[in-house]
Amino acid sequence: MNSLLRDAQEHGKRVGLKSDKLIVNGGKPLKGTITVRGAKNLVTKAMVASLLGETESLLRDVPEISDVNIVRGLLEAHGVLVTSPETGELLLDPRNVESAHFAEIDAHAGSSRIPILFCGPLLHRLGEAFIPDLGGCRIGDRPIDFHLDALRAFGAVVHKGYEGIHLTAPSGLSGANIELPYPSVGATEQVLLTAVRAKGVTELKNAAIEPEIMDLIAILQKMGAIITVEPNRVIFIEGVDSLRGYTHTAIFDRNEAASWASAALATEGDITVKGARQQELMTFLNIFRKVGGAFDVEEDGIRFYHPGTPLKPVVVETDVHPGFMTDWQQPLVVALTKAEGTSVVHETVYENRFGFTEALIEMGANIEVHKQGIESITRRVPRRPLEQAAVITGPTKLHGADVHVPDLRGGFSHLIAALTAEGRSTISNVGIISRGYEHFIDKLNLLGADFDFAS
Ligand SMILES: CC(=O)N[C@H]1[C@@H](OP(=O)(O)OP(=O)(O)OC[C@H]2O[C@@H](n3ccc(=O)[nH]c3=O)[C@H](O)[C@@H]2O)O[C@H](CO)[C@@H](O)[C@@H]1O
Ligand SMILES: C=C(OP(=O)(O)O)C(=O)O
Repeated sequence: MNSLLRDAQEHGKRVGLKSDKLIVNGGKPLKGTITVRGAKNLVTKAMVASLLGETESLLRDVPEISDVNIVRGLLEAHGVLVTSPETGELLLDPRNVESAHFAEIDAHAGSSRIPILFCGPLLHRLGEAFIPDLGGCRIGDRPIDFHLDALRAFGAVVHKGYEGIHLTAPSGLSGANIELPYPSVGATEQVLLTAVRAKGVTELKNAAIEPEIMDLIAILQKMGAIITVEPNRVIFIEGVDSLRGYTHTAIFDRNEAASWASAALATEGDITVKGARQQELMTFLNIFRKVGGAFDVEEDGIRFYHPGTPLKPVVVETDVHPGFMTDWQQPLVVALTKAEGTSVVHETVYENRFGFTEALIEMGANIEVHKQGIESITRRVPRRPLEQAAVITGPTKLHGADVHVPDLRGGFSHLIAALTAEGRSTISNVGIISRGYEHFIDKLNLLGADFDFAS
């Protein structure tokens, strides 16, 4: 069995999926109401932040996704006591944190990118940290050079061995002046989680400012940290001697909300996403409207629907916040196959994020991927050497096919494509979707999708 398939099955098993393959009968619009809970891209980091506290932390609105289970396993391997007082809550007690055996950490190797964020908190508490092989979506190289350079700037010593990376801090960690070569989300979080307990002041330039990072800063402030967010992507962190636990309700998952919005559009449906908020989705909502989608912002969610008029093509450049998030483009591309004319999606964040389009092409979509990107005179985001572009010409009718999920967002787009297609599709490797979409099987059922597990 190849490692991708093994990973997908592991993810699915962690959240109790019956099998790793779905049979989908397309053609029915998705209609109904679903709820999104806390963001995968905040909850997993908030769990790591609990390691910094001297008392227990309570996190609310935690989704049942496999990435949460992976981080829970890693925290438990380090002696954190994790319980769930109520559904959707995690109580994290870090009072007996200890070094885990490498074998326990390695059991989580290749499953998620979060282990890299354990470094700062563990170096503060224990003077050492191990990083196993990292996982996460395979959408390019995903180097960790910014993380390691930042940790070295704080005074960490990095030892690279065949089992992974071992870090020590022989003289403790001290505040540093750091400028990121690119506003990386993970590297910004690395600096925050390390600087809050480092001696002295840290200045971080070219920081990422995604809403999930602002929510992490709010958590750290509740714990006793002093963090100032300045204009122009500058963050100052004044190190403190100790931090306490926090009580926090996680920010909603805007990536999941945007995915269901695109599902409504592509299937000519009508989905109300409870828990979705306008403010964190403004950039997405503008593009959704330009494509011809309709939405109503409600008190406790957003209703996304196809208004019955033809969809229009758009040009989109993915970017760091407040730009159009790279995790939003895959489900949107499915909707763009229904638009009348030629759309272009410039992927500027990752170097290989159009792998999912192969399956859409097999289903009849007219998509051309330009591996070196394409020049465009009307762009907003500066051109990056790693970028690619997809040119989508529609409208096309998709037909059923046998497809294999390559990654989280690509997998969700395959599901939507199969739901819009004429006939029957088989989608294998669906376990990966449980990394970031809570109860997606139940939600599809609620929305009236016609599908079943294959044996
Ligand atoms: C768990 C999580 O929160 N994942 C999100 C996070 O990923 P993640 O934090 O891994 O993404 P980054 O923002 O770090 O990556 C952005 C770019 O920086 C590059 N880079 C990053 C670190 C480094 O040390 N060296 C380097 O070159 C990456 O290869 C990529 O080209 O932000 C991405 C961008 O919004 C989202 O798509 C992911 O959903
Ligand atoms: C790329 C993603 O996540 P990760 O960084 O966890 O692989 C994603 O959520 O689309």
